[in-house]
Amino acid sequence: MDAAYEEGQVAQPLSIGDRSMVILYGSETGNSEEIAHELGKMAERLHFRIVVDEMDSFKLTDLLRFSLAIFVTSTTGQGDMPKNTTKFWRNLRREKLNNTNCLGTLKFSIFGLGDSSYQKFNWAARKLRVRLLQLGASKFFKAGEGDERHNDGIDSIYLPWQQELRASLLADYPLPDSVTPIPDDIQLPPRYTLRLATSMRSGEKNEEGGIINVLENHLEKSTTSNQGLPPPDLVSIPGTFLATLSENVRVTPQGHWQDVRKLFLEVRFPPNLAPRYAAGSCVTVYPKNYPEDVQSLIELMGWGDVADKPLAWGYEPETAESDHASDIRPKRLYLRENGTPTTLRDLLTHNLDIMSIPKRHFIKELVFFTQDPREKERLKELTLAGNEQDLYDYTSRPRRTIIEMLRDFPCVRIPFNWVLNLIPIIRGRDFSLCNGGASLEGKGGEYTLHVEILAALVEFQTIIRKPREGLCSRYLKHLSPGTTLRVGIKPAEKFLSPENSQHQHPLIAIATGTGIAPIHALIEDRARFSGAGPVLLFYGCRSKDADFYFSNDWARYPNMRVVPAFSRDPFDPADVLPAEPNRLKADGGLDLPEPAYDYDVNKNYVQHHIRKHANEVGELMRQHPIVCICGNAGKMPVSVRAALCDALVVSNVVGTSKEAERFMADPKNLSMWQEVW
Ligand SMILES: Cc1cc2nc3c(=O)[nH]c(=O)nc-3n(C[C@H](O)[C@H](O)[C@H](O)COP(=O)(O)O)c2cc1C
Repeated sequence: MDAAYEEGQVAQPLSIGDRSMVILYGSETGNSEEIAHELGKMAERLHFRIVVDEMDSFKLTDLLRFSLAIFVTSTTGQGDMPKNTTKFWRNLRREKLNNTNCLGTLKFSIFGLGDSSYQKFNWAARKLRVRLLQLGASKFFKAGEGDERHNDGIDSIYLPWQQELRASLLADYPLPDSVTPIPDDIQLPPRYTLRLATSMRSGEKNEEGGIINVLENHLEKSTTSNQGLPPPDLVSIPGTFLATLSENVRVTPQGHWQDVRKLFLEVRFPPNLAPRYAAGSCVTVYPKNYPEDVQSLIELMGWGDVADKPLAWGYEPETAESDHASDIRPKRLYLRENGTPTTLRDLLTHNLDIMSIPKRHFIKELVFFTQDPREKERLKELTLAGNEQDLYDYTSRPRRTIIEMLRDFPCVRIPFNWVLNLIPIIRGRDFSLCNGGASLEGKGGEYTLHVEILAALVEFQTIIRKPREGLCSRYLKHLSPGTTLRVGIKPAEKFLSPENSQHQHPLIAIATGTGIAPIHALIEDRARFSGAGPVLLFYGCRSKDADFYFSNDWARYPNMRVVPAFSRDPFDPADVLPAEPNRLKADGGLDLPEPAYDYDVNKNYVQHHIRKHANEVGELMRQHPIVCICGNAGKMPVSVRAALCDALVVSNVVGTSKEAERFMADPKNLSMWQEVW
């Protein structure tokens, strides 16, 4: 440890001249946000005054107040920017900024998160980088591009990139002789703090405008009425709507390994607000934790005497000049409705993802909350550079939860007022609508949208004996009809809307598993219009009798052909599939086989059927089709795209594989929509 710092101390970074850094992120599921905060901690240790924020909460003009900026963004959709960058990105692209050199003094770097199974790998980060350079900004450190398909995921690129960035910051922005970086074993101050609103008496208003006796009534209700299920009370989530669950049915047979549910929701919209939705729209469901898990954490951490007391919010400002004074709580920390005061138990039930897999940042912080030297040592070991495999084996591989990890380290005691800094916020989970748009009913200016979703409840068998369930899966599994929820509705790609002439184009749809949901919605939507183009659907699932969803529906659509691939059913000898990728023959053996072919060999997958029906695919490809690929991420979309390229060559739409790839990438030839997870 550095002589300037003492163990057990919380060290404030020093204020050194204009040594400042803003780290802005764009994130859909939290990965970029996590990395942005990690970079923030690294820079704070080098005594940078830092602001970490999502792009949309940050004013473009404020960028120039910082000596350095780092952008961290994932790519979503089909090469798109994440939703929480929309405003920032729109501002940045304003035409009047062209040729102004308005970011001439900005020095930036950028780290992108992406998945190379998508055609537009890391496009958001690339687009952002190009635009920043166009506006005169200059790079102070090379860009990094993380790839989820890599063996150690994003970390395999991110960790070495972060190490190099740190070294370059120290070299190019040296600290004064008397100042040393804050070592990793010294704790930094918390970003958010909580305190008990102890001065309030019953009936008195607290800072949030709530009243204490409301809380007492609520507590009584939620402890008596729930039979172990998450409480029915709602938190106030901006931009969401009230919905009533009308049915929750299992659609896979009892003996099948996976419990897949169809949920029917009636979503109510306020007067005169017609929802924007179409096939490809998603419903966002906000899961809650179970009372027994919440109680177990409260007991484990010794929070019993504070858990049900109303809280007040306090924070340590990050910078004296920060105009982010409203940032006293993490983004997306939604509070209870009707001004009811919030307790720690509420936060643990509605907000904090205590069942998530512990991230590196969480484990690093735990070191400061145990006095046991062996625990400290083990925690440090888990996050040591070079020990990524050990960390993965302990956390992600067995899908260990935060609660389980805390049980493994019994001396850890997290002070309750630190929880917002350690435990991630629960994010809503998106489910594609599986029904088409004829389901909107309007009465007296009020709309009710009838929404159906197909949810595969995830359960993992790992080396930990107890089966693991996803947070949302567990929540949905026991959700009973009549329950009121708050849900979000996310709009879809414009070209999927049958309101425009796109429905006349053919549809080549490739889906696996529950990836069929948005395709079913699209087919139902298109069928409402006369002159809808033909549909060729390749559908991959395990078995005809277990997970061939909507199999009874397809006969309703006359202009449609369904080609199923049942990967676990006995193979029909009549169904001879091409053994070799066609592209090898078509190209005279010039192209090497894709690595994905290893996984295809001797299987009955959608990509084999695409090759088998190459001529039909080619015929539709000549008519500017919509091509949809929905289902499992990873090798499926790569193999499917390769098979579509082969079909283009075999059916003489193009001459070579290279031309086929160019054909597929050109929106003049087709509209591509991919949704994989
Ligand atoms: C629906 C969806 C669409 C995606 N589209 C792309 C894409 O077009 N290009 C890409 O490189 N990665 C794509 N990805 C991968 C994400 O960028 C990657 O999972 C990233 O780690 C997510 O980070 P976030 O949690 O910060 O959003 C997509 C992921 C999802 C779930």
